[in-house]
Amino acid sequence: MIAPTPVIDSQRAEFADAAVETRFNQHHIVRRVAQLNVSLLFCVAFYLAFAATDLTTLGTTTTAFLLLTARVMVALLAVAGCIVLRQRRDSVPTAIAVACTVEAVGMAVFMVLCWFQPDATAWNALSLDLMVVAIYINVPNRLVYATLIALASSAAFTAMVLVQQTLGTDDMVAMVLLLMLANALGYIGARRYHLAQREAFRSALALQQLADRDPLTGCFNRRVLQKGVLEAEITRARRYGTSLSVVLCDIDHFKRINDSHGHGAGDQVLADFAVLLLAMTRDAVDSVIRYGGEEFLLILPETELDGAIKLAERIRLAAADTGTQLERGRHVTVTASFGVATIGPGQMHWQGTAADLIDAADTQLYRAKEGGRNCVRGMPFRPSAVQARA
Ligand SMILES: Nc1nc2c(ncn2[C@@H]2O[C@H](COP(=O)(O)OP(=O)(O)OP(=O)(O)O)[C@@H](O)[C@H]2O)c(=O)[nH]1
Repeated sequence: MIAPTPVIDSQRAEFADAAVETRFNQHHIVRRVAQLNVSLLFCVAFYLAFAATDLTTLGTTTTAFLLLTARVMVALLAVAGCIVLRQRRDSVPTAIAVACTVEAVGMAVFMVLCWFQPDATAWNALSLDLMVVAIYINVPNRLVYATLIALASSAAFTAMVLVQQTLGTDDMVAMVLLLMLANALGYIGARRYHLAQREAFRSALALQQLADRDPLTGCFNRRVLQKGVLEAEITRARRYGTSLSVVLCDIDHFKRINDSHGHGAGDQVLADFAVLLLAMTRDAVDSVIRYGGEEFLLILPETELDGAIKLAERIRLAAADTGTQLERGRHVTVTASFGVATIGPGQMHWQGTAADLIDAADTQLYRAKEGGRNCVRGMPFRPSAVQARA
């Protein structure tokens, strides 16, 4: 079925549907981890380079060395983050956890550094402005977490300056305004970036739908077969020793519908038949492919011959029961014929191809048509079965 356009929650700048958001994050994980690594190494360089300011402010005192130790700890944490990312490079939760941990610990240590250098409050406030923007924009993270960490750091710094009373009222007001500006700019920039990325992903999904789906029925088109969907299922069935069935179904005497009711009515019948197929198969497990004009291929992973035949029977009865309501009160009913072929769980060493399996189902469909139509024929796949019709 053609999936509805995913909704983007504009405040959180994420997809409203968690499953789509996960898919989006997974799609970008390689680039996201690479960017995060660069940001962490930047953080290491930044923290260590600014140790020079501790020494100029505090001299070679014990406090200066303690602060240097704190800076080294943050740098080591960031390096540890890079190592974890190397080990779990495909994990979205790990990337988010690393980003949040380094940001939160880095900002907490920054507060300690500032506490011991009250004379440098103005410079530190300027640094914090830049760091806040970096948290929003330069460190890949969820916008909601980046916002929380940036706001909490800004509030903690403001509270500290109030407690230490290191700035006069004018400077204090300017500092708070600049912090608000940094947060606003960072949030707006990051939100625009997050939204633009998701809009691009949504467009790519829509294009993929257009490329992979048949517009009349919403079923997959044959391009999906060419991309190897059946080969992948055969490989999976062989590896795990499970069954795999394919069903070819063809609407009976479909030409007569076109001839007597018109092509538009024929299209409507096809669309209704496809709705039935999509509704009666397992969502996101089975694949329904429009194989030809009025011919459909069902790929049913982990389905034995009996199960596939039962499903085909259910669809056959439902199709004959339902029919299609046409304009001017006309109603047409169609029947369909089904051919089923199955690779059983004991055929792990079977060497056939996807085309062989489809040919076997086609042979069964041919038997169903020969047997009077409106019926199901099926058998376990044997390589010789393909030749049986010839
Ligand atoms: N309306 C419509 N008709 C289509 C479409 N694609 C194929 N057809 C028609 O489907 C008909 C298939 O006819 P046949 O191959 O003779 O098969 P049939 O009439 O179903 O006969 P059996 O399969 O032997 O039961 C042809 O008339 C095609 O023009 C489509 O997208 N829309």
